[in-house]
Amino acid sequence: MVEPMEIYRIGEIKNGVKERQTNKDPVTSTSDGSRVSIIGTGNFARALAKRLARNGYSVVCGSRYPNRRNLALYDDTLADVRVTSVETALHHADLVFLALPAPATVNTLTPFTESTAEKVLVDVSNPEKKDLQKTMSSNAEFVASSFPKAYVVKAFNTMSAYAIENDYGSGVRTVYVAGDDEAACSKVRDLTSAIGFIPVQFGRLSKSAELEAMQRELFGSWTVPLILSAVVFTAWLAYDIWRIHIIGGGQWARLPLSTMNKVVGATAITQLALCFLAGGVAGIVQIINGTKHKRFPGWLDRWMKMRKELGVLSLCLAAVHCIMCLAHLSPEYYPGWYHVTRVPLMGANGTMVMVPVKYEHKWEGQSVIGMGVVALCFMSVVGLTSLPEVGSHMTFLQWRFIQSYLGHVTLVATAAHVVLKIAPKWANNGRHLGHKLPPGMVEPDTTMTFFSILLPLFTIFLRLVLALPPIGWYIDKIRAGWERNQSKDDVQA
Ligand SMILES: NC(=O)C1=CN([C@@H]2O[C@H](COP(=O)(O)OP(=O)(O)OC[C@H]3O[C@@H](n4cnc5c(N)ncnc54)[C@H](OP(=O)(O)O)[C@@H]3O)[C@@H](O)[C@H]2O)C=CC1
Ligand SMILES: [Fe+3]
Repeated sequence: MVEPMEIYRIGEIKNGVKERQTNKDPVTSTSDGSRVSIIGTGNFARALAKRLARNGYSVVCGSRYPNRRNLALYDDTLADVRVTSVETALHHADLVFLALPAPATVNTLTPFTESTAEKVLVDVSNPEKKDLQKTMSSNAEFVASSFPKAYVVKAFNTMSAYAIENDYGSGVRTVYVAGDDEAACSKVRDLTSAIGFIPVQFGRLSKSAELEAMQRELFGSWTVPLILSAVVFTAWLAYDIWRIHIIGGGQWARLPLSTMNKVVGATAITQLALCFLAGGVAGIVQIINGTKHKRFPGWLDRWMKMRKELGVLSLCLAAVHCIMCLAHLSPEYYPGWYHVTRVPLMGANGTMVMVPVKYEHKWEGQSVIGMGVVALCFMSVVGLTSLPEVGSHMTFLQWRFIQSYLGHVTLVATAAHVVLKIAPKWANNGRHLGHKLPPGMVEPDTTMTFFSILLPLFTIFLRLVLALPPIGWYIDKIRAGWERNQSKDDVQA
């Protein structure tokens, strides 16, 4: 943390008192690390200026129209921040943030190219693709090529102005830094830590393209899992509408809750199975390769990397399924789950009649609901620990135990919840349709619920095969570093 220092003011009236004006020359260049300049006076510039000022930095904002900008109007903290011309701001500090729209960055600085020499220019921009120069993959590289005497660093672009202004110890605190000059990057990293964020060196300036691209994708790593969810959901919905409402003549009034609830549940379990199937497929690939030191094919690599998103989406869908179930849990919708109890009621002619009512759950209902609750609890623990904010507080052993072992238990519990739901129907074998099939004949189960359980059951089977000896021993050996095609020379070496 930088020591609080004497603050320069420009003589605004604050709390009715004219502030002291500095007699120091504001245009004198300095290597003082507590001076920072920001070019721009917009949302980002104001948020960063506020944070820097709160931490005792002497901040100057460079504007095209310094006389028309009064930052104190936005926030009292900004009363300590002077607005000057761009050139004056460039002279104020060695560390200069470029909080300008990407297309305006180079044009704004070009008239003052000489003043950028030896300065650390921090590009925070998030350009649209159309704003990028044809020959450049990032705005930061364009700035670096335009001002070769400056040290250009890419940083802070993955943080919102809101987070910079309002973060008091929670939320996204990581600031990625990319640049070619280590001393310049180190300066930016030091300042980042001093104002309460966690700097992470992302690589050289060429990695700016990745940092900028991150901000162009609305959902980032969630895009493919979200599309997959939508596709799976649509497929199950189309199948159930066709089977229940179009072919089966089911009531359309039951579509929004009853049918939709089953579809949401089926999508949740499919996503969960896809999440754990990736590890099983990776195991098979490692057995085929005979080593763990070979890169997975691209599709499997991407699949493995989206497991967290698949799991969290599955958890969200499972929670929705649970709420929908509770919303219409009644003998009308789940007749097979309730005992028939006869209760006496006074008839119209004054005589008592025994009326059959259903209000107590049979074991079928109890076990399906109970197992569903267990599965949802486990899934919540696995889903929550997959979030970096939670997982980073755990040891690797704890994290692996929950993600891998408890994760698989969750899949088994979820599958058991579904099997318990459909098993009584199999046991009845046709009786639910009002007829008994001849011995040996099995009523084919064509429900979506039945089809949705096949992938989870296959995933569990695959994981069991890969875990049990001798295949389990073989995989453990590979994962411990053993290689099938290791030559004797390699071993000796
Ligand atoms: N807002 C955010 O949450 C984040 C923004 N960023 C990046 O920070 C940069 C600034 O964003 P933000 O502060 O939101 O933008 P604003 O539009 O709010 O502010 C941009 C500032 O740049 C100055 N400027 C100089 N030349 C021009 C020009 N030709 N057109 C418009 N403005 C110009 C203006 O100051 P003046 O008029 O005083 O000269 C203006 O206030 C952008 O590159 C953005 O991608 C990055 C992460 C988060
Ligand atoms: Fe269910």
